[in-house]
Amino acid sequence: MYRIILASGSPRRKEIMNQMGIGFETVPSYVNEDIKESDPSKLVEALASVKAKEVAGRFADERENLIIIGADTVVYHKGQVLGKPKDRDDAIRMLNGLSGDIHDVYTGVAIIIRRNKSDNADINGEESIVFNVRTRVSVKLLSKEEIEDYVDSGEPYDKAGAYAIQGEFGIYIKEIQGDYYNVVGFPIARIYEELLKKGINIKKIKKGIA
Ligand SMILES: Cc1cn([C@H]2C[C@H](O)[C@@H](COP(=O)(O)OP(=O)(O)OP(=O)(O)O)O2)c(=O)[nH]c1=O
Repeated sequence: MYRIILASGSPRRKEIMNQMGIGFETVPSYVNEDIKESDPSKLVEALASVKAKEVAGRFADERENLIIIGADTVVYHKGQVLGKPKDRDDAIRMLNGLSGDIHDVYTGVAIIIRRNKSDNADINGEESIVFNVRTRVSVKLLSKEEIEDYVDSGEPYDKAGAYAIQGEFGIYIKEIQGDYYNVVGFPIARIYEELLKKGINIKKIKKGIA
């Protein structure tokens, strides 16, 4: 019997969980995403971990078994980590860089599994799983007009790398290698697999509590 807490305010992550028919609750984390780390895989794992831990702390007195999931996504191109654009110019700069080239999207995931004593005295305690998934994305060569029109759609602002593959930017994607959902910010197939290895089938968790 587990209750899943998605430690995220991202509408995309919520949508992916819903789409897969998994029952969960969302509790957005309010952590400062300012970690100095140039390796994108380490960065997203560190950020996902602080998000999951911060939310887990708010459930310290909870008596039910919990699965708390945090995630973080960045775009990595030519040695540069791209987060969310600060403003219009920043979005244009990011998209100019990604135009006509291949980049990587990294999503880090941190899952805290908290088993309650009352459920099974032998396995109570806390366990965590942390990993990252990379998807390679190829973007077509974009004209100045295509970039400016796209930025003016407003879509880039809350997205790592200033684009949404699931949105209007989809028309400019030539190819991807890897998990599509990882680009959208939530590598659900790997999350499912990792929890299965721990004996938990999240597909069976339907309405918050299974
Ligand atoms: C590359 C790409 C990113 N994104 C989004 C996914 C993430 O929501 C966002 C990266 O920001 P994140 O900091 O990973 O997440 P967030 O701030 O939106 O939510 P939270 O920290 O509460 O979980 O970029 C897309 O939606 N589509 C894309 O194609």
